[in-house]
Amino acid sequence: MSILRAEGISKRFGGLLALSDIDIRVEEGEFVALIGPNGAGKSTLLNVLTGLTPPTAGHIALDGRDITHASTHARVRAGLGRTFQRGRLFGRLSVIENVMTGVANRPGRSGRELRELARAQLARMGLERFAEHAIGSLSYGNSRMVELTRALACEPRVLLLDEPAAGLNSGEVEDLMTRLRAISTERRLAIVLIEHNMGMVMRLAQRIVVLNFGSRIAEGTPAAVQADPAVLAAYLGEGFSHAGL
Ligand SMILES: Nc1ncnc2c1ncn2[C@@H]1O[C@H](COP(=O)(O)OP(=O)(O)OP(=O)(O)O)[C@@H](O)[C@H]1O
Repeated sequence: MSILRAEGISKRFGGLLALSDIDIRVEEGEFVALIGPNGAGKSTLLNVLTGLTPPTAGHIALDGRDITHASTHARVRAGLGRTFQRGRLFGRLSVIENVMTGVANRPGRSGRELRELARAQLARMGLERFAEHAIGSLSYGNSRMVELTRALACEPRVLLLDEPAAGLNSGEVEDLMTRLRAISTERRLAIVLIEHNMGMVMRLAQRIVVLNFGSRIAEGTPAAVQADPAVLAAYLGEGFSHAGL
């Protein structure tokens, strides 16, 4: 049984069909990338999966349980974590306090326990030295890593990442890739990655799902997707060299 399964997902914004009858499934511990040209519907699909945007049609199941109408908080508690395209850390809180807001999704813990758990999460990501720092004092790359740490602090079973490499330098991208690989293996965590950095996608993903104008136009291994004429045509439409496929 797939850990995450969405079937027949459609989303209409007024006259625009942003998603059209999308099926997607993710297995436990699997690394799936969701790619497609700008405006293809990737973020909308993530928003539907996490409950930020209600679908016009379709069903979503997490570990066999229907979550189509569950609140975003209920989905987080059920094991669905995410990061956002533009980071959403609490600017007035310290690094550790931000991570504590993730740990706090686990009920029945004292403030002290939450702090210890958050510190352990930061240590796991090599960020412990920043624990008491203000969010605003971090480099952009480190603040994105804190956002990832906070998402992991919820102990998700499926992690949805919206362009985690955007704005990172090449060293930071390498570091992020190493960590994501380790996290997915160690925790048997399923990851769905939206990313425009095709080098990263091709190196990390076991399976790639390609959207274009709200429809799924291809799905398969990185090698199969790279050679798929429909994928090449979709990217050629917006500039082949930009896509980097
Ligand atoms: N809240 C909204 N209201 C109206 N239209 C929207 C809304 N959110 C997204 N759209 C439209 O839906 C389509 C899909 O957008 P979406 O952001 O999901 O694409 P994307 O594949 O994530 O693009 P990008 O790679 O540029 O982030 C676009 O045409 C977009 O303008």
